[in-house]
Parts: sequence; structure tokens; C-alpha cells
Amino acid sequence: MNTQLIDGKQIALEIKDEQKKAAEALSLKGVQPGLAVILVGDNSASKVYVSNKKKACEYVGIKSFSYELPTETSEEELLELIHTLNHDKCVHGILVQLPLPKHMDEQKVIMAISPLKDVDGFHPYNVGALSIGLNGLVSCTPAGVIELLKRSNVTIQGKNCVIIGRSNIVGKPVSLLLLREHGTVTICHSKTQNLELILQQADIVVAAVGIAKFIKGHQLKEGAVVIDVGMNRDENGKLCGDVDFDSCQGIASQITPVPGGVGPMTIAMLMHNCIRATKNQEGVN
Ligand SMILES: Nc1nc(=O)c2c([nH]1)NC[C@@H]1CN(c3ccc(C(=O)N[C@@H](CCC(=O)O)C(=O)O)cc3)C=[N+]21
Repeated sequence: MNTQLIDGKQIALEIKDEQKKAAEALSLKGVQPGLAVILVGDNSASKVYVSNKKKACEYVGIKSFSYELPTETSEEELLELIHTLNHDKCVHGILVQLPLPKHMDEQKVIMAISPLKDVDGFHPYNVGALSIGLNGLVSCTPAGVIELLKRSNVTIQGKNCVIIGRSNIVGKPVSLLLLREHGTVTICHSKTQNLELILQQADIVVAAVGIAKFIKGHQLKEGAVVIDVGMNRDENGKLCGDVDFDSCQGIASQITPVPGGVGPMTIAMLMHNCIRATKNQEGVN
């Protein structure tokens, strides 16, 4: 079996180019999409992510409004800022970079964001919409997983889709999206028994456990499609996924690398969500 690489960086670029065209069309209608990005504290990883999001905005033609608040900011002050942005006509999307400092209640902060501007798709309104098949804003990483499959011509309908990990930000929403695409979905987690047996049946594997190289090629069914959402450091400090990439060669039919797989898609889908939110709020298409 010749294993094909799913090039997330390339597919993300295609999506950003599509969103750039959409932003140009909006501009002709006098609409300027705007994204507010809020970063609290000085987590160095968060700073890199936030600067990448701003760069993508610039590329696509979305105006970004950046708020860098000190760690000591009170929850009340943050809620106040979100409230102001909820009512700001120039802002169509609000992203509060996670994790937040420990003295803040993340759920409370997320719930303060208007569901219409919740471009992360984290608000319970949008999560609920997804679970009953309504057309809300879908969380970026899970949406990126589906987009990678579709643009790599992977059929989801009727296939055995095995998701490893049940987090609110990846595993759970990915499972809902795969179900929406008519996949047969199994969610595995730390208490799952016979994971190996379940993996043996999987046509599509989505790995989101957060353990470096947790899944090995010999555990896969021949021809499985592997989407690796993991972001870990290996023993040499190198970025790696939840899947042992090398051992999947010759066994998987298609696989995403880390880096260069799901990561860039997260940002591309954020751009997509910003454009969608803008159209919704401005009443244009
Ligand atoms: N409110 C909120 N929304 C988020 O979407 C959010 C967040 N908080 N907190 C942190 C995580 C993480 N995240 C990533 C985005 C892009 C890459 C990415 O582009 N990765 C590249 C490069 C990785 C590198 O070289 O460091 C890759 O995988 O190829 C990774 C991770 C968004 N997150």
C-alpha cells in the first residue's frame, strides 16, 4: 500500500484563498470583516498562536483587533470587554485565546460571547446547535478535520470512524460532525476496553488523546485513513502527533503529518468562520 500524505498546509492555503475572495466580495458591498482576538497573560505558546491568527487575518483581508491583557486582569474586566465587543458593529468575531489564567472561569467567559460572534464555536448555543444538526458556528479544529477528509476525497458515509479522545474541544465535536456526515462513529477514551479490537475495524481514525505516538501502524486496518490532531513533543523535543507517523507508512492509505496537518486547518477554518459570521451579521451573502 502506497501511503498518501494529506497536506494540511496546502489545503489550508486553498481555504484561505477562498476566504480571501469572499472578503473581497464583501468589500465591494462596503463590508469589512473584523475579528477581535483577546489574549490574557503571557503564555508563550499562546502568543505564537495569536500572532499566526493575526497573520492569517491580514492575508485574507479581515481586520484584526488585538487585546493583550495582563495576567492580573479580573474576570469582571474581561467580561466587560467582551460585552463591549458584542455590541461593536466593526467586530464580527470574538476569540478569547485559551487557556485563561486560573482565577478565571473559562465557561463563564465563553458564555459571555455572543453566539453570533463565537467564531471558536465554543458557546453552548453553538455546541447545542451542532448536536441537533442546526447550522451554527462549528469549532475550528473539528471543522478542519472534516474539511481535510472531504478535500482528500475520503468517503465518510457508512464508514467506521473511530475517534480516540472525548474532549469538548476535539473528540466530542468531531464525533458529532462525522455522525452528521453519516459515518458510523465510535468514541474511545482512557477507560475504553479492547481499543485494539476497535481500531482494527476503523476505516477512519481521528487521534486526539494528547499522548505522543500513542497509535502505531500495526494497530491499524490496512488502508485506514488517519487524521492526527495531537500536538506533543517527542523525546527530542520535536513536535509530534498522537500517531507514530513512520510506522503507518505502507499500512494507512492516507495520513496527516504533524506539523503541517490539522494545525494549519484550525486557522483556516477560523478565517472561514469569521467570514460566515460577518455575512450573518451584515445580512449579505
Ligand atoms: N480560543 C482558542 N481557540 C483556538 O483555536 C485555540 C486556543 N484557544 N488555544 C490553543 C489552541 C491551539 N491552536 C492551534 C492553532 C494552530 C496550530 C498550528 O498552526 N500548528 C502548525 C504549526 C505548529 C508549530 O510549528 O508550532 C502545525 O501543526 O503545522 C496549532 C494549534 C488553536 N487553539
